[in-house]
Amino acid sequence: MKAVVRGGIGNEASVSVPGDKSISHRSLLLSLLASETYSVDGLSSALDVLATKDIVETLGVHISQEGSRIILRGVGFDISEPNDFLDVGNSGTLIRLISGVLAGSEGNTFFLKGDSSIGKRPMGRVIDPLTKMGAKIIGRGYSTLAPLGIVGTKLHGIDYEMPVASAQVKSAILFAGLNSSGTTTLVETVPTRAHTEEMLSQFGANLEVTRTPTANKISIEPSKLRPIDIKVPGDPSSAAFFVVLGLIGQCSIEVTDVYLGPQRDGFLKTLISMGGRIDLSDKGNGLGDIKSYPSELSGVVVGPDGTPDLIDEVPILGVAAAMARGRTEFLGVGELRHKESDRIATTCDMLASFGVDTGELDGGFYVDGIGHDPSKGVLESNGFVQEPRIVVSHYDHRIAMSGAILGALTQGETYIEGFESVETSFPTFVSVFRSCGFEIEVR
Ligand SMILES: O=C(O)C1=C[C@@H](OP(=O)(O)O)[C@@H](O)[C@H](O)C1
Ligand SMILES: C=C(OP(=O)(O)O)C(=O)O
Repeated sequence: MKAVVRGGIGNEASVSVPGDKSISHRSLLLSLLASETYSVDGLSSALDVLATKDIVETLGVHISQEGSRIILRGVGFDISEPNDFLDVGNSGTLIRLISGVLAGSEGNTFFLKGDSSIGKRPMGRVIDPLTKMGAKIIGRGYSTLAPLGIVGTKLHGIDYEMPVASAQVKSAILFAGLNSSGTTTLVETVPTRAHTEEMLSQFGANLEVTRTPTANKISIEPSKLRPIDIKVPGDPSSAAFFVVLGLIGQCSIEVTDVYLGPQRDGFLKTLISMGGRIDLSDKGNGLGDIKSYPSELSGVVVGPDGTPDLIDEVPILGVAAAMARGRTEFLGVGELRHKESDRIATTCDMLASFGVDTGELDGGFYVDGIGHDPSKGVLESNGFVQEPRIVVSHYDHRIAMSGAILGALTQGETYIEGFESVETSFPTFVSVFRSCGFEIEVR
């Protein structure tokens, strides 16, 4: 499927985005661990999250809908063995987190598969620590790649220092640790999003987090969970597209009710350091509204520290960098090579299809911005490649949406191939885009 975006002026808008994808996945997976009933309000309807919902239902969880809430009757590790492959679709978060849950399901065997992108993403990072806990997992490529086969067995706790900064790996180990004998302790020297620790604590798990300036130490023991009702806040990774549109376009944009907690706000800090005018109104509990205003941005160096806090937002930050004055360097973002596409290469390609000067660096890339002055019309001033520009998304949702945002501010038409990938994380993208006054047609 292809999207055709026509450059324009847009209008001021106040928009909302789907529920946070990371929190939505975890809200569903917790029903495999907890044995009581709880509700989840505002779950994302992204395809990745629907894959998680389908899988937990297949594994025995009963789910019903009540208005904007779903009610889950948890199975407390009493999982039904499925009679077919479990299909994770395009979701790295799902395949890695659920491996930690299923590894300890004694007597049951599971097969996990996904799409062609999942088949290329590294799975050794979860298989290795889970195997140290006693798990029996195999995969293609000497057990480094999906599809995966998991024979559920008794697990034991381990002490583990994370070799890679990954919330997905951390979460798989914590979920496994909840159902293992003894204590599981892991150390992360680079902090990553803490949704799993926070949600397990809220569910009453016996979990302790010790933070020092150099590392976070997290210990978990087998515990019975006491579910609470969950309200999913708006996804900052989806909000980022419209925050950037407000900064580089000609009209301010507000995104309401977004999760603003630590480890997810790196893109806001970066945009502010580039000179972006952004108002944050804190509504408490890590929730707030973000309003961005047309701004003259300057190039900065992003990373190498703190990159997990903005890792999913790098493609759209690349778009902001394309409009900024001077060079922006993204350093220490080598993890982007292991996402839905090699996002160092595909972000550079997406920008290059507009004529932006960009290139790869060791573990990163640079963007030479055009120095756009927002008081002048964007369309006239950006001097990008003449229409039609063709953006190849590689079926990577974040590349497709980043291309649409840059296309909105560029004279004439931009074609984005593989636009259906947007459903992976942001099924309402097209309607939100239109409500900001821009033209997009999906064929
Ligand atoms: O735990 C999560 O929900 C996620 C963690 C990140 O991946 P890594 O853990 O591989 O860095 C992020 O890129 C992904 O979109 C969601
Ligand atoms: C990397 C992402 O997700 P996942 O790892 O779950 O596929 C993403 O949403 O950008």
